[in-house]
Amino acid sequence: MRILVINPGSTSTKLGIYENNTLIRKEYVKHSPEEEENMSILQKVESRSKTINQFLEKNGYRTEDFDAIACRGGILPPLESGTYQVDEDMVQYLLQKSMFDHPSNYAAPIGMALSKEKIPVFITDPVSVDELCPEARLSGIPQLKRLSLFHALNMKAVAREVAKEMGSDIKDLTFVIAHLGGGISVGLQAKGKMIDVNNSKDEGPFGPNRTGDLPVGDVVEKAFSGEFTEKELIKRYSSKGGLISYLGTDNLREVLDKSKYDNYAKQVLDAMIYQIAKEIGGLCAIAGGDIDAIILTGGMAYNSDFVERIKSYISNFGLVVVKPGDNELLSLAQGAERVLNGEEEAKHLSLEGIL
Ligand SMILES: Nc1ncnc2c1ncn2[C@@H]1O[C@H](COP(=O)(O)OP(=O)(O)O)[C@@H](O)[C@H]1O
Ligand SMILES: CCCC(=O)OP(=O)(O)O
Repeated sequence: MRILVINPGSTSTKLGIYENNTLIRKEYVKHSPEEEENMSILQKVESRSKTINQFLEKNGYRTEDFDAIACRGGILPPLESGTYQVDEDMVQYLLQKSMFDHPSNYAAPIGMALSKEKIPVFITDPVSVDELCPEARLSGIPQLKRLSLFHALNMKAVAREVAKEMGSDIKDLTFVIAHLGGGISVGLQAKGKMIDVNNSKDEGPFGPNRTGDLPVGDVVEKAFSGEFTEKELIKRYSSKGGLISYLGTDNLREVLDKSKYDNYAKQVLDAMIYQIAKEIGGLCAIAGGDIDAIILTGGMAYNSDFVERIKSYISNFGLVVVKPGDNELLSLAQGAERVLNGEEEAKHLSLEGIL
């Protein structure tokens, strides 16, 4: 069984070809923050499509060489964890109705265009998987509900992996999981459900390209200052905030280097680490301190100095397990394979009345 996997993120496009669960080709294409700055959604989809076509051409594959295409799921309406069949309604929703323009929205439309209706296209554990407990749903004002938007695919996959290593089942374990990527998600997974997690679009710690929480009064003031259009302001917090706003780069390696001789860069890095630790600590408190492991994952977890700095704040709370990078490609391939093998039935997302 051969599966093409498409995973666009905010700083990269990750691509893979799996044959019977084994990765046979992989490509990591880095995108600079300026690259997509002035593009419309359709132009961005087209630009990422080109990257994928080049990957296929370079490796000598055509659509008909695959049994399925597995795509990262984007910002859909809140839904349960699982593998979903992509259809035209889903594509239209992601391109026109999604509440937030994020590269994860582009994978399914690209997959559908590539499939030419010859092979099935799936998404697994999209960004909008929602398992929040009732207390976590309130923001502090009835008109604004907290949303579950996080790195569901990787966080759920690493949780399964760590549970297996511990010889246990995720349903019997409590984990605090921090995905430290271009955006940051920190969640509490209890009995297999992510019962609380910061919305990585606009809550929680600041990350390489995102602000996380902001002082709301000042945001309102900025919004009405006439200095920015709505689009500019959204871009400022969602793709131009965090490290990149302070230091002009979303590359952690550059920031780590600079922090060795530049006090300002050191202060910014210290602050990001501090905010990540604070978020993790808050969820440990919610769990009553009863944590089986704190898992650090995502691209930034590759750097051992960075990880050690976080650990220095949190290791008293429990066992810290580091799973650098993400196994999103494998998890997507496995999600599609489970359906093709008949182990699981693909879910269908009804968008009736929403489109
Ligand atoms: N090997 C590494 N060492 C240090 N930082 C890394 C490494 N790989 C990725 N990063 C950093 O991780 C962040 C991106 O994480 P990643 O999970 O790849 O993000 P995304 O999937 O959102 O594009 C960037 O700041 C990048 O510089
Ligand atoms: C919007 C949630 C997913 C997310 O933040 O992904 P990236 O880190 O790839 O931007």
